[in-house]
Amino acid sequence: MPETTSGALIATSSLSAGYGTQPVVRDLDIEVRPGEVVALLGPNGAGKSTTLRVLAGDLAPMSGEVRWLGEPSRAPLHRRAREGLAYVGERAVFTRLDTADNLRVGRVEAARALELFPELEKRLGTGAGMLSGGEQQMLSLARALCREPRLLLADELSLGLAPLVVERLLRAVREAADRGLGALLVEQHVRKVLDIADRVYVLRRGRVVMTGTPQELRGNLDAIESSYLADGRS
Ligand SMILES: Nc1ncnc2c1ncn2[C@@H]1O[C@H](COP(=O)(O)OP(=O)(O)OP(=O)(O)O)[C@@H](O)[C@H]1O
Repeated sequence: MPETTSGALIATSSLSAGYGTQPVVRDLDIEVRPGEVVALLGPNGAGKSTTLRVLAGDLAPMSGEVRWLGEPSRAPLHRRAREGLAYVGERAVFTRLDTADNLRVGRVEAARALELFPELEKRLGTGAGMLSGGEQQMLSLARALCREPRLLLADELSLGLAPLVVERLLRAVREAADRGLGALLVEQHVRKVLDIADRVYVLRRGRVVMTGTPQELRGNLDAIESSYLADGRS
């Protein structure tokens, strides 16, 4: 598998990005290596989704560089997707198709998806729009993981879901990482994601303000969580 000299699947150096002329993220140096789960935390408006979009190739950098599989890259999302990047946004399912057809369209065998999430078996014939939020996210994650990507970028997988479902989704990501996947997760469930993450970046007002392992950051958990209540832009 091609990787950067540092072993990263994806890495940024001095990356700035945003909309119009103003960067909303600045001077980002972040990376994700095979086999690791990395959490990207921070308050609303801190620039987490923007960061994922640039890494995915969905938004061009304003300055700095994204290295994907060892090479500087400006490839768009569809090309990175062909090369093993999976990007899961909020409720990424086709609501008018049933669960089985969502898998078919994603070119995923139902049997493989059911190995990952047996909960979906009784829902194969159900329209994805009728699934619970948790089932929809199991479906999106199954579509992403069953294609065996090298890198998963997931934006708020667990938004609005019950704690047990959140744990279920995060455990599936952890198990895939134990088999070699690199994952970057934007998560509001700070404590739950720290239970499965290898490393963490905390963004505030578009910059990385804290980084380390979950063990290193545990002492700052209250500060991280209370920063979520503050306006990240002000
Ligand atoms: N398409 C867009 N056009 C213009 N500004 C945008 C766009 N998307 C996001 N922004 C702005 O960029 C800033 C960062 O937003 P972003 O969504 O990256 O933050 P976030 O940390 O993911 O926050 P949230 O948790 O609220 O999604 C915000 O000020 C937001 O209003």
